[in-house]
Amino acid sequence: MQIRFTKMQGAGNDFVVLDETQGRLGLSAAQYRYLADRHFGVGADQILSVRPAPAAGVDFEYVIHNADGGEVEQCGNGARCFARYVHDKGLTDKSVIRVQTLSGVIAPEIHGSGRVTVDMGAPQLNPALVPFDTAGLQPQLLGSAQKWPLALDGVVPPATVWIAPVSMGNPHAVQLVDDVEAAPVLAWGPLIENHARFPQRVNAGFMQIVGRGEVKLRVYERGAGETLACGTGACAAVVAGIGWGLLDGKVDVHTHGGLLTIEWAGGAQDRVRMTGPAEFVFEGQIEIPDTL
Ligand SMILES: N[C@@H](CCC[C@H](N)C(=O)O)C(=O)O
Repeated sequence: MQIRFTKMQGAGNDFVVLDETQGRLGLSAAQYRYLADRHFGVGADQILSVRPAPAAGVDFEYVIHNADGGEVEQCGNGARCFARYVHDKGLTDKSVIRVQTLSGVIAPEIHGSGRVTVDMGAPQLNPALVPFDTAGLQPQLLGSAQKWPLALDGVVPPATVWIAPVSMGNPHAVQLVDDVEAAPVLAWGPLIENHARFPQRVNAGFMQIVGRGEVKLRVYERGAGETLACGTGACAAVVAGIGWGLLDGKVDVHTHGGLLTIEWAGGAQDRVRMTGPAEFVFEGQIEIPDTL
């Protein structure tokens, strides 16, 4: 099957964007994996499919597949690229776009500068709803929020990390580190991602506090490995840091791929706002094996 695609990136988190507004392509998990493959396909952390509004009150549906082919609930950097895509391709003339995702409605707003702010909704801090299994665990209190011990099997010497489980529609485990560049992201990331206490797997965030309005962050993403930036990971990290009393309500998050700014007023119902770049890279056409 021949398909046309657009390659985009937001703070270096890269995407293949597919226009399904005129009909579904009907790709299999293996075909999504093929597109994401950096050697045989186009190469991407996630595949974003743009679909027509499924109901009144929203403008589009936005479907996300990780590089491993699995469909997931949310993608923050992708949401900004999605918004630029539908705007710049003339699929809408709105600058605030309401988008249905698997985890609810989000609302990206495109600025004249090309940067995009996304209302990402309220975070979910109830561990059971992240979901994170706390059975038999004793949390510690830091500021007004808990942190939970997570024993990492197979690490020598044995390691326990202290995490905040946070859902931004998708699950995150945020931990504090002294030096993000020295943090064992590639060694511990897969162990946290696949930990038995996270039944839906998890995105593993490693956050270094620089000041009350500035952090450095690396994220080992579920289904994609370490990426240059993770938008929902940045939201989750700032929510955790504010809960722990370490951060103020507006925080610059430095990632390997660029800067994201996250705002949260700190209440359970308060919505998280994320601002960052969204860029076109190239357009193309690819033959995907039908047999996959
Ligand atoms: N890169 C994303 C997150 C994509 C989904 C994530 N890997 C998951 O499995 O939940 C972002 O910018 O938020």
